[in-house]
Amino acid sequence: MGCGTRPICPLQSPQDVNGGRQRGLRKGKSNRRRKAPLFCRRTMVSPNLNRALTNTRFSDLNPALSDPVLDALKEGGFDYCTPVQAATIPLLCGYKDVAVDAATGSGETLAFVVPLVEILRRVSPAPKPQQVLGIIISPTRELSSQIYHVAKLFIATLSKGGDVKADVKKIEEDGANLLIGTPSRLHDIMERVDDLDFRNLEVLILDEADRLLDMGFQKQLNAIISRLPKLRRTGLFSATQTEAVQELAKAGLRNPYFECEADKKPSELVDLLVKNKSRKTIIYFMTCACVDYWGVVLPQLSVLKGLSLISLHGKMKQNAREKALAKFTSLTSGVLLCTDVDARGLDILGVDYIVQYDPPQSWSNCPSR
Ligand SMILES: Nc1ncnc2c1ncn2[C@@H]1O[C@H](COP(=O)(O)OP(=O)(O)OP(=O)(O)O)[C@@H](O)[C@H]1O
Repeated sequence: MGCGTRPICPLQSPQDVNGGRQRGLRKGKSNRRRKAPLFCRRTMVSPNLNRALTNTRFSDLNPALSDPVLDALKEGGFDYCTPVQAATIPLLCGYKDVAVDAATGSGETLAFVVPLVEILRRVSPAPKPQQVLGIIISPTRELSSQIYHVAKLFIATLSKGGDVKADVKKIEEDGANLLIGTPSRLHDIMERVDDLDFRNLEVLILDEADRLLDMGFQKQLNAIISRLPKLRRTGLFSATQTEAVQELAKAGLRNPYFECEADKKPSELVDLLVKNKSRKTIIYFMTCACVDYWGVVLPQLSVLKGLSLISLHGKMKQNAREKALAKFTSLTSGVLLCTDVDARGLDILGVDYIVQYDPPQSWSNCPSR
């Protein structure tokens, strides 16, 4: 939404890219001592920050970008990635969350627009009009307009916003798969348009997160984030790393690890389930015996009364497995206890949390989402 104009054009010099500052992906908690990790979700890396453009072409990126996206990039005059783009695009396309130290001018807009467009293109079946799959939140209307103009290179059907009444009317009539705007406008729209469906949201982008907070949008951001599914990708871009940004990162990004002493794992798991009774959770265990054990123990806990618990593992008969999976899929909240079925890659709609109670038995069984 928005209606500013800032044509996208190729960079002229290194200064144009970094605006005199270095920027890159912020390191996460990777140096923290890990005790007994329950979750494994976010990846952070540091790109090479020395040059304006890397020698990585958009067509070299892995996972590969689709031809229409590459064509649009070429048409816009974009061949080589900036460091931020080279580091961020593969991560977001590969189902990872990112937190990016991003000063003005390093090409962050394409760094999140390209993966967002890629991800939206892959959604199958095609989304219904009211299904919102992507949200980009930026601090000002002007910035939202700039992002709109970049995104327009890739999405011909993207339409501009106007005043809030007109936006609401248009969204009610036509729907919206991607929303770009300020926190206030987005929050307003979420409140006013009842039909919008955020359950399948794939990507949330928080652009200029430090400014979002400086400008006092914390409350609206929290309200927006609380309505979005947990199982999504989040990109958080910020020029400075304040404590408030770290807090937002904690709330907005999926925690890579939850640490606890090994002997506290069972009680922490129960605690997590108690706190998230209304959510849909998959918990992966190492062995069928573990699944059976927890499948007997959890239903006996009065604090979990009413929670639907479903077990699924390789020693169950095929028919029983299919029934278990179908039942969990149909639930709006509940817990699936399972082993490495489908290489921990079960793709079930509406899942809020994936808990890796035990680590996967091989690296290839580490789920991408
Ligand atoms: N890979 C690239 N190759 C050539 N030019 C690029 C590339 N990526 C971005 N640019 C250009 O660099 C300029 C800055 O990019 P962009 O606006 O994405 O940066 P930004 O970090 O979002 O800046 P701002 O915070 O001001 O919006 C734009 O003119 C854009 O067209």
